[in-house]
Amino acid sequence: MPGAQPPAADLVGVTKRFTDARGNKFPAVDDVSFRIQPGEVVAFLGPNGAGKTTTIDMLLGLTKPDAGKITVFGVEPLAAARTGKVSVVLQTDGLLPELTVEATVRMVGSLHPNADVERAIARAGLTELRNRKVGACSGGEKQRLRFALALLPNPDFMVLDEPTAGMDVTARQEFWAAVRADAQRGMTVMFATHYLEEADRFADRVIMLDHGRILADGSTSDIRAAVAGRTVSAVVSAERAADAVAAVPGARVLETRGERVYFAADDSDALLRALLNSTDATDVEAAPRSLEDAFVAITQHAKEGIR
Ligand SMILES: Nc1ncnc2c1ncn2[C@@H]1O[C@H](COP(=O)(O)OP(=O)(O)OP(=O)(O)O)[C@@H](O)[C@H]1O
Repeated sequence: MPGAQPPAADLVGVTKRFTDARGNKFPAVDDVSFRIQPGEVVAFLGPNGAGKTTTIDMLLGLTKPDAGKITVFGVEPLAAARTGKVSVVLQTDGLLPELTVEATVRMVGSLHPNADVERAIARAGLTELRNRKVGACSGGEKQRLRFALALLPNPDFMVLDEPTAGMDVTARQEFWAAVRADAQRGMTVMFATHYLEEADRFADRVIMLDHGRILADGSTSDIRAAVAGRTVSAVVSAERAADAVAAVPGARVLETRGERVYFAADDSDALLRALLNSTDATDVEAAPRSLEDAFVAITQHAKEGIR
């Protein structure tokens, strides 16, 4: 469409390889493609080592992919970062403890030609804290300060790498309230997180990553629906569990914790019937799947696919 706005981020077949401790090359990011439209709030969800930070680094132009192509608002990532169209909140420190919150924002603001210091302070919810020394700020408050600094170039796209790691629930909620308010004004947001609950509450869309590959990409409700149903578990011997699984198409054992065996099944009712009628299983339970279960189920499927 002529005149249509380019995507905030467009990744096509992006691969980045590193060398591990044994000297073998491995793909930290493996043929990843996705597109983020302006105004979307996207959670990038995955366990340690999934490839989230590596992808973000490439999106910001800090490293280059070995294969594939990335554009940010239709231009090279580095060009987008240089013009302040994309901005980032990282976890790492680098704040000066002796400066006040306001002085910090003013100092960094002086580096950006069109920075609006007052607006960044207000947008990050720091008005009440402006005279506090950085050294006296809590982890959550410091992170809001980093958010204010990232707002100074007035970006259209904000990337946050595990911005709430180590924060308590209240700090996390305050942080997200500030980000959310900005997203509602049309800013595109992508954040990496380990927390499913955070992805569920604050994102419109979740991209699940593991071992450098995308496992799922959709709205949080889509992802739940993709693994809809219930998790079935029972106290049962491994042998009888195998019998029940063999009798129900699409059923399998997920894991065993102590005496309890956890099952996945396309038809959980059929599995419950098989367990109750044909085995000596006790304490049979069927619980609705949480997003956490969805993640476990999706990563499990992926592992089986690889094997
Ligand atoms: N510079 C590097 N050299 C070698 N290996 C690297 C390098 N950077 C990252 N890796 C490896 O690449 C993989 C992906 O790492 P990455 O930091 O992108 O994961 P992540 O999803 O951000 O994890 P976390 O949640 O722990 O931050 C990991 O196995 C990591 O050890």
